[in-house]
Amino acid sequence: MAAFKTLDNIGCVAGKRVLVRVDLNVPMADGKVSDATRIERVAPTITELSGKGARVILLAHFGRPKDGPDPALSLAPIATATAEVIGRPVGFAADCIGEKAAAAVSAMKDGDVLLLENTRFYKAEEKNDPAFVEQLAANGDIFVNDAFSAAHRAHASTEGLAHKLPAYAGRTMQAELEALEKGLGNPVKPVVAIVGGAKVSTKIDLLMNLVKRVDALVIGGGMANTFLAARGTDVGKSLCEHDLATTAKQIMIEAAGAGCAIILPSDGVIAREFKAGAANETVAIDAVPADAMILDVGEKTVATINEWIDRAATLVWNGPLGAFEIEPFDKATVSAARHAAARTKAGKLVSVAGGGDTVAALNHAGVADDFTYVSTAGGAFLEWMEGKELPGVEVLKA
Ligand SMILES: Nc1ncnc2c1ncn2[C@@H]1O[C@H](COP(=O)(O)OP(=O)(O)OP(=O)(O)O)[C@@H](O)[C@H]1O
Ligand SMILES: O=C(O)[C@H](O)COP(=O)(O)O
Repeated sequence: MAAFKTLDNIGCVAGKRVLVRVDLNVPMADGKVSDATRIERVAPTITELSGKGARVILLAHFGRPKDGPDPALSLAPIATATAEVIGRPVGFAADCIGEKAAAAVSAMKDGDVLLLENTRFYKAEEKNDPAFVEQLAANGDIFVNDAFSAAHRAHASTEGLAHKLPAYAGRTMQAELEALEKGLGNPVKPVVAIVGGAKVSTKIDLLMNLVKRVDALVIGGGMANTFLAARGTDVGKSLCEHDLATTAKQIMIEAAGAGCAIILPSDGVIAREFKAGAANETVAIDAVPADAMILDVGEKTVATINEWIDRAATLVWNGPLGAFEIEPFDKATVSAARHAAARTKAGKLVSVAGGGDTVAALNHAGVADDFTYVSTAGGAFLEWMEGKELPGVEVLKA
């Protein structure tokens, strides 16, 4: 792995304006942060820089705004949550460039922390527009990237700024790269991957590559329904991207060719409503009623998954096995997570997990600390798994 400039190389930051790219794309429920892990991960970089007298200006995105500013995707509530985590005030500016940002930055004192509004309120962010990079850079003297989980995006605040200002990896970026290299650079075989969650369309291409690298791929969550449907199983009203059936079939063909076992659910927990405590039952996967949704994998499937975990030397996990936020549809995720954690604690498994919701699920199961490494990255984690170069990381290479 190439060497990176880190905070150890940054020199004196007292009085300097340090633009710190963080990933505050955290899960929210009822307008409040429901899992603060990503904030906790960037807290050491913020407090270290602030403690050294830097004026710490946080840049972040939230969600995927479609047409400019969207009040529902404002970072304002996350400034409050960040202040709670770091134990000191965090100011907020209602824009990431222009007069509002400049005024808030010029009012900062040494050691202050300020969060700027969602960078994705400008399309120029995602286009890595040089003029937008200039506008962001106008508020800083130094750039620190502590957002590994957004490093797969070649955006202005994740890549462009590193060309414009002296650039360093933050403590979390540094830790993440070191741990992933150790855990995944050269994994001990057999390698088993568990991929679940809802985002079928964003993960399906990644699965195509994963099947070439792992010995077994467990597919759970909403994602499994697309594979089941492609195989001809009726998944009723379950979350399912029927238009991706051909891709799912292709992945299964690729897996067979690469000698990768694909493990799909053999039973599912079904309900008619997507809400906590909804009436539910476990049925064989080929007996899902037309008006029901599969919201979790069933007990037989969990037993199979746990057997695969027993066979694995390395486990890579992204995405929950069911709608874990809603009880009782958290059971499979909790069971498999605890099983993997126990194997890890016994020294029999290297377990690496990544993904915002995955981290929330492992925390919910109470085992996040027992995994070998838990990355807060979703897409970046999987792209790393594919061996792809991440633009936000490449640009930091010394
Ligand atoms: N069977 C299912 N039906 C509907 N939703 C499901 C099902 N299984 C899982 N989910 C949902 O998938 C979501 C998590 O998927 P996601 O792909 O976002 O996970 P992740 O990759 O860990 O997170 P992130 O993409 O934020 O890094 C959860 O909200 C969960 O409720
Ligand atoms: O949640 C994530 O994985 C990161 O914040 C990146 O978000 P994105 O997939 O919307 O770029």
